[in-house]
Amino acid sequence: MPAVLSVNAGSSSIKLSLYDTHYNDKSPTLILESSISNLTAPPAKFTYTHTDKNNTKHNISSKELPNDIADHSSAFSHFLHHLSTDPDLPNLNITHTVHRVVHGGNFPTSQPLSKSTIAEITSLTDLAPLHNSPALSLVHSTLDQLSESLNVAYFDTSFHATIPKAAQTYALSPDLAEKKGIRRYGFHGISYAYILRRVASYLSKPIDATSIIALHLGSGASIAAIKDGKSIDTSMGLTPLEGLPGATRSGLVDPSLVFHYTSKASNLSRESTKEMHISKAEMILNKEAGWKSMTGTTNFREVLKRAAEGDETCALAAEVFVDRIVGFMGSYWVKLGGEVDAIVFSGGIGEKSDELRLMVCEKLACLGVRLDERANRRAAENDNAVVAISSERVSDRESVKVLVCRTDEQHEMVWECVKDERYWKEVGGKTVKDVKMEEAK
Ligand SMILES: Nc1ncnc2c1ncn2[C@@H]1O[C@H](COP(=O)(O)OP(=O)(O)O)[C@@H](O)[C@H]1O
Ligand SMILES: CC(=O)OP(=O)(O)O
Ligand SMILES: [Mg+2]
Repeated sequence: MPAVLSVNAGSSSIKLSLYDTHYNDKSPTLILESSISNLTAPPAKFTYTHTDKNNTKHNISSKELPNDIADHSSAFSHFLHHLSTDPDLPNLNITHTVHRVVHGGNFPTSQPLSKSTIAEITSLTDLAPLHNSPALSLVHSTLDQLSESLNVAYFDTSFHATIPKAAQTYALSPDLAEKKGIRRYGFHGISYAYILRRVASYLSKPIDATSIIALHLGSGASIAAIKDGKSIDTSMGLTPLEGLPGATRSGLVDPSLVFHYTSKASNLSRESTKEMHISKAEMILNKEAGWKSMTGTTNFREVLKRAAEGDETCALAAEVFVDRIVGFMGSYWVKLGGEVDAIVFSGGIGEKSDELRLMVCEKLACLGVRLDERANRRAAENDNAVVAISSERVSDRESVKVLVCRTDEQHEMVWECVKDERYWKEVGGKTVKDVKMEEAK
């Protein structure tokens, strides 16, 4: 069976989806989903679930992995072994593997992976220290272990190429910034593309007439202002550190803070490798900050639970998150001139935490935001990709729609791949796959 494998390397997890599909397929069929989480805090957790033609899940397995599976590449090998010995999937032929690569620099669209594109992505590793290196390790594993497959990289950054110059630019020397590629790139773009597509369809509007403020709130959290289908600003910048705090990330701080926090700020961190050079300061702000550093846990559900039980530090961590979120909401509301079709929550926290959505929306009442508290509490029970949680009955002013969208980066990459003639057609007797496989060797 020909299939496309979609690989999403997060900072501490891998999410994988396998689709039965072909060129120009209008509805790729999901065959299975798998995930390996907790990679940075072993034991890692492995899930593997088949999906049938009616979209019903079965053969669900979930287990803890041995402690020696503590990096992306060993976790991926574990998945591939499971897949190759799956009795329900004999004669599987993975024709394409699509990879989420967080930092794509100036790449405007997806790229087939060859020696030169891999080298270019490797050169961006320092700008996404938690992400590009793990993603590249999976690219190399795929080249080794799925050697017949065409590898294509999809970038979080591409969606944000439309951000106007002023919002892209830091107030620094333009010559130096240009030379070193220092500008605001923005991330979570694959997720925002999926959210935009689903929300436009839900609202029955063309994508290029849909304007939303979308919140992707997971271990890494960001917000995007999307005007008429195009990103006009987002909270992450040169790297995924800027903007909102996250599980282990500080988010926006005064740039000189690190020199007061530690005298060793500019030293190279012990985690630096041949491929990645990360300073002590970057390590602290990326890996030893966020709610893990405030509360001891990376799990935001636990932060909220302890806050409800009276833990003041957890309550403060949640309030800091809400404070930064509403700051961006106000800014983006103005940037969109108040023309907002919907506010959309997504990502692990945005999709699953009705408490967080309520805390944020209470602070947005001045914008006309009113939640339907029952719909908000029950959103997770609904299987639809988009669920409305705003009140329909607002008498005093026009209400703003508030939606929850179950984002799916793996699906978005496959959706883009099957439409892209470059990856399926022959030119001069060779497919791009033949050419790239020769080059990648
Ligand atoms: N019910 C919940 N309430 C609050 N937070 C939750 C809940 N379920 C999951 N989360 C949070 O979602 C995060 C994972 O989000 P996700 O978008 O899947 O992460 P990643 O950034 O790793 O892709 C976890 O760190 C956890 O804190
Ligand atoms: C860009 C980013 O932070 O991604 P994730 O949320 O998957 O860690
Ligand atoms: Mg993610």
